[in-house]
Amino acid sequence: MRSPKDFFAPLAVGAPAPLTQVPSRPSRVIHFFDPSNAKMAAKVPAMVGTVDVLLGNLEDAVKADKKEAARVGLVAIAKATDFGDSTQLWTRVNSLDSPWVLDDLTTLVSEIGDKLDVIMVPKVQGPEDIHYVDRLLAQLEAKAGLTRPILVHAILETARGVANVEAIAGASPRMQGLSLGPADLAADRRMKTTRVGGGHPGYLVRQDPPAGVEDAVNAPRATYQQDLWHYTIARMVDACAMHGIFAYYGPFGDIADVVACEDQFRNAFLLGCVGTWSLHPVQIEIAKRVFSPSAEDVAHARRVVEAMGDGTGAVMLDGKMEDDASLKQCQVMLELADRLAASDPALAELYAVQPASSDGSGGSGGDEGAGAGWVR
Ligand SMILES: CC(C)(COP(=O)(O)OP(=O)(O)OC[C@H]1O[C@@H](n2cnc3c(N)ncnc32)[C@H](O)[C@@H]1OP(=O)(O)O)[C@@H](O)C(=O)NCCC(=O)NCCSC(=O)C[C@H](O)C(=O)O
Ligand SMILES: [Mg+2]
Repeated sequence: MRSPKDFFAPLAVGAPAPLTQVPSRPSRVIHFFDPSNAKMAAKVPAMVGTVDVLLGNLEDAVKADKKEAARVGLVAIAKATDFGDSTQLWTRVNSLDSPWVLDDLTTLVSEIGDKLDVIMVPKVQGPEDIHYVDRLLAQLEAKAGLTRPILVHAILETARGVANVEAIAGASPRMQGLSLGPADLAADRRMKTTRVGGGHPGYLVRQDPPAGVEDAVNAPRATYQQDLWHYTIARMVDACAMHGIFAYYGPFGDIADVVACEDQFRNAFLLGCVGTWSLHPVQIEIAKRVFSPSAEDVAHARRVVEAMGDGTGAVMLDGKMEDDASLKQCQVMLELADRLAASDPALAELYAVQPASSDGSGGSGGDEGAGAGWVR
């Protein structure tokens, strides 16, 4: 373990100084594209401004005989595209034990290091994987004369990675965030789902047998599908919050089931994730909508802030107790809303509501819908 005194020192002579805080640019939707797929790649320039992150994927889902084409394609796209202020460029490199990753890192940092915001590293097992990437990136950045450090994002997709999640999150000042990789993780854990994320009809709880009924065990009983990913996402969120980095859901492979996709994204949002991956254009709007607070939540949060005055004590609002702690919850919502509104004019417009009165009348609480007492 590095001494805390050395933690923010560059790991190579001439490398840019590490950041002491992770930039909190919007990253509700990390849109994956395959740079070796000409049709998909051709769509990328037009997607700038419509997604928070465009991610050139070099790992799984890119055929082995297309790995070099994908790398070369990403370099060409990055050089030819102006990503502006509202869209970041990320990449997912091949896994650290693969024959491609060294060329991925050396090529991308030297050719387009000035354009790359974040490198996603798959199948991270422990802090040692991050330490390796950290030093190598510092050397490559120094060689390329970069002035801004490239950040690192780890995917949790092995049991060992999950067991080491806190150490991974805190392994380097480059750490930007963590994503869930449910497909690889399911395989590594020997889970018995063959789906890419999402629920499973067999993972459920069942209502008790009804009383006083013959053959009660076989009587009709309600069942409730449970979330296979709750434990991992919650652990990931805690590890990220502890280290001041960001948590993301990952892929939802059932592209056609946009309703279940939205449910999975919303669960992650409610648990503390700031964004998710989109694999297909149809998932982009879902992700942007779900990972942006609703106008109702923002309006409610503003009412609580106003009602709480100096921020201490307890008040009643719409029959509910609000105090210092619920104020902090509301501040989380408002900070996110402000951050998103700063780069998304539609959200700025949506959130531009003020309390109609300061006596608590009008409006409604939290998730109960917008109140009539809220005016522009
Ligand atoms: C999933 C797909 C293979 C589906 O592609 P396709 O069959 O072409 O879908 P459509 O016909 O519906 O496409 C309609 C048009 O949209 C374009 N398209 C499709 N996907 C994208 C995209 N991601 N970005 C931009 N444009 C896209 C098509 O070209 C069609 O265009 P047109 O014909 O002109 O109308 C495909 O969507 C896909 O490959 N998506 C990315 C998959 C991916 O990145 N997978 C890796 C991440 S998930 C993972 O790795 C698991 C994880 O690590 C874990 O362990 O859990
Ligand atoms: Mg994976």
